[in-house]
Amino acid sequence: MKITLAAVLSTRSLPEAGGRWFDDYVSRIARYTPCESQAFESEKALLEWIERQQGRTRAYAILFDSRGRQYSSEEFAGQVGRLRDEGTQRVVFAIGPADGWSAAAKQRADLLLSLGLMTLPHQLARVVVAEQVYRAFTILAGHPYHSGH
Ligand SMILES: C[S@@+](CC[C@H](N)C(=O)[O-])C[C@H]1O[C@@H](n2cnc3c(N)ncnc32)[C@H](O)[C@@H]1O
Repeated sequence: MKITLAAVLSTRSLPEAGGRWFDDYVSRIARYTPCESQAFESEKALLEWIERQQGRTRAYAILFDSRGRQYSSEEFAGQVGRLRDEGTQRVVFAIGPADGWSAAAKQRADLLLSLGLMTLPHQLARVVVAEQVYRAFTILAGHPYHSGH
């Protein structure tokens, strides 16, 4: 299962888009499964790219939205584990545009997921998503990184 941590943000914002923390979690996730980060200038470019990722299975798109479903880290890990065990080839975790997702993007999402009811800046949301994906793999592996508190 290949993981893509995607974000809709201008390339001008890239240098501060999570920085060292984000890069560190991408490397940590890659110990468990192939992981890459991708930035898109527009939501349209992201959605078109997702459609081009069709392989044996359709790319599974998890779009982050403060009004989406809320999972505990264990529930999130369970979802990631199910996708892995079902043989899903690519899972895309995407942070959206500054003015939120369009109706078309919400329609395409396989899952709209909230990190909490408060709105985070996209740089911070990106780091939190990367950390939670890493945490999910440690939970699935029984690694002591996650104590549950
Ligand atoms: C700065 S936020 C945009 C917020 C948007 N203006 C609004 O009020 O909904 C940029 C992106 O960060 C992500 N984001 C921010 N806070 C979030 C949260 N609490 N849960 C999930 N995603 C969040 C979303 O993907 C959002 O599209």
